[in-house]
Amino acid sequence: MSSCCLNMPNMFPTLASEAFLSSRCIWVNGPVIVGAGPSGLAVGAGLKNQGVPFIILERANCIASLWQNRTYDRLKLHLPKQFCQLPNFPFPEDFPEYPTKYQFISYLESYTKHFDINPHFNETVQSANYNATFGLWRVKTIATGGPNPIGVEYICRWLVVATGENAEKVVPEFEGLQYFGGHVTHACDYKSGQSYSGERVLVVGCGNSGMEVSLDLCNHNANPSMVVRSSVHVLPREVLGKSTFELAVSMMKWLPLWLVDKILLILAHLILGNTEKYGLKRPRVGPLELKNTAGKTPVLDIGAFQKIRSGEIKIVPGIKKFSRGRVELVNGETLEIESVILATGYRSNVPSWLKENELFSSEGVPKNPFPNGWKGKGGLYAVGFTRRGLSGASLDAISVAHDIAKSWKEATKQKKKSMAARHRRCISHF
Ligand SMILES: Cc1cc2nc3c(=O)[nH]c(=O)nc-3n(C[C@H](O)[C@H](O)[C@H](O)COP(=O)(O)OP(=O)(O)OC[C@H]3O[C@@H](n4cnc5c(N)ncnc54)[C@H](O)[C@@H]3O)c2cc1C
Ligand SMILES: NC(=O)C1=CN([C@@H]2O[C@H](COP(=O)(O)OP(=O)(O)OC[C@H]3O[C@@H](n4cnc5c(N)ncnc54)[C@H](OP(=O)(O)O)[C@@H]3O)[C@@H](O)[C@H]2O)C=CC1
Ligand SMILES: O=C(O)C(=O)Cc1c[nH]c2ccccc12
Repeated sequence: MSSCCLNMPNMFPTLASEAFLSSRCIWVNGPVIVGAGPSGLAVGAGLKNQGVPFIILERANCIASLWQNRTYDRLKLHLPKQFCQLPNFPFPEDFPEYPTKYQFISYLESYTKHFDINPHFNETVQSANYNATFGLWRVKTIATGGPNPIGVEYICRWLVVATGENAEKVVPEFEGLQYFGGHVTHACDYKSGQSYSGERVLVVGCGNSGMEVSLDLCNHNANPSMVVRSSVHVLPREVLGKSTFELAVSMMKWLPLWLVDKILLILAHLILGNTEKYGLKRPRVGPLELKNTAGKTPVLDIGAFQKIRSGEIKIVPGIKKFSRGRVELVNGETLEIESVILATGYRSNVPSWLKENELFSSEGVPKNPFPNGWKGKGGLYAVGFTRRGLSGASLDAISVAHDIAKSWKEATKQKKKSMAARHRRCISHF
């Protein structure tokens, strides 16, 4: 048993004014992990291997909700499979180089089963506060799985934040959008271009989502115009049959980052030509440096660029304002459109619930860069915020599970010792 119900009214007095429906307070003899995505599951697996009890709290009704609920049907991993598997459990041998999202989800389900991980689903963490006097975390949730929502409170010594870099969609405000009248959706709710067939669609944003949604729209006979308001690095997914990402990782072992970036840009130029000719201005900073410093992922092209070259995907500049059935662009051009897809990215939600400002920045990501951002003070940990995708999450998970196991074993040994001493004192009284 990892947890038990407790009555601790005086330890963390709840203010009468706090509108919290707390009906249960649960002591967890181990860490609380927030999020059952790849990061949370990988930490859970590492803890299981070392015999440490834990609980995982997940707001959705399933594991890997980003992958199951917030991605489009034809999505495939864009990094080769060896960079996407989690620790201690390889992908099945028959997986292709770039697994489909369904293959990846089925792998994560097998992973969860293999390590016997049982997250608490439909439980959203509302707040987490550290009490320095007791050295304990107080984690408040709302559980919505039953007939009525209930508040639950967990008390623990270790807290693992695994809610991801993509926890919430970014929805910018645009002048006049309320008068547009057509269908407006975020890329996280886009499933397929089928329902857009024959429509003129404005895709806002040119990251991997904007590019892949535009390509999918083309493949379903829709007419996408993609907004590129600043700049973007487009790289071929492969160079002479070898993954560009893998090539970059190999080169990084021997060469400085600036040189790897230069080589990547030369290769991109040889394979794709001059992307700027088509309205895709390149940033001044190289692709890997930009990923490291600003978190902006280069586009790994899976065919959208060819559609841009052929004119099937039209590139347009920034948006000035919307009006009924139209959008006006910053260059003065007006487009008639039926729908808008906002491929405007994601953000962390950590600042909305974690009451802490040493490990995490106000943007909800660790202040210290990789590889020093996974551990905070007072038993706080961060997993999956390295801007290095699934391979970064796996490295974090290994460090975190190892560190918690060490600390949990020490704490457990000490507790056993003090209980034995108390037992001896009791016996000596008789
Ligand atoms: C479309 C898309 C494609 C991608 N493709 C790749 C790829 O090919 N390769 C790669 O390496 N990376 C890729 N990534 C990056 C992606 O971030 C990782 O693949 C991976 O999902 C990160 O795992 P995570 O567990 O850190 O975060 P997530 O997968 O986002 O999981 C976090 C979990 O926390 C839960 N949660 C959030 N807030 C709360 C709360 N308050 N209380 C309880 N639960 C909460 C969420 O519901 C979610 O289930 C992609 C990202 C996107 C958006
Ligand atoms: N196959 C795969 O594996 C896929 C992976 N992904 C991953 O998911 C993550 C998120 O990617 P993505 O969803 O593309 O988000 P990104 O953050 O990478 O891109 C957001 C885009 O929206 C633009 N944007 C934001 N606000 C505005 C605005 N007000 N007006 C115009 N443009 C705007 C940004 O432009 P600007 O740069 O000017 O701010 C940028 O082009 C990435 O890590 C990506 O690699 C995504 C899709 C597929
Ligand atoms: O898919 C993503 O968003 C990732 O974070 C994976 C990733 C990590 N480092 C990169 C460098 C170039 C392209 C993708 C990635």
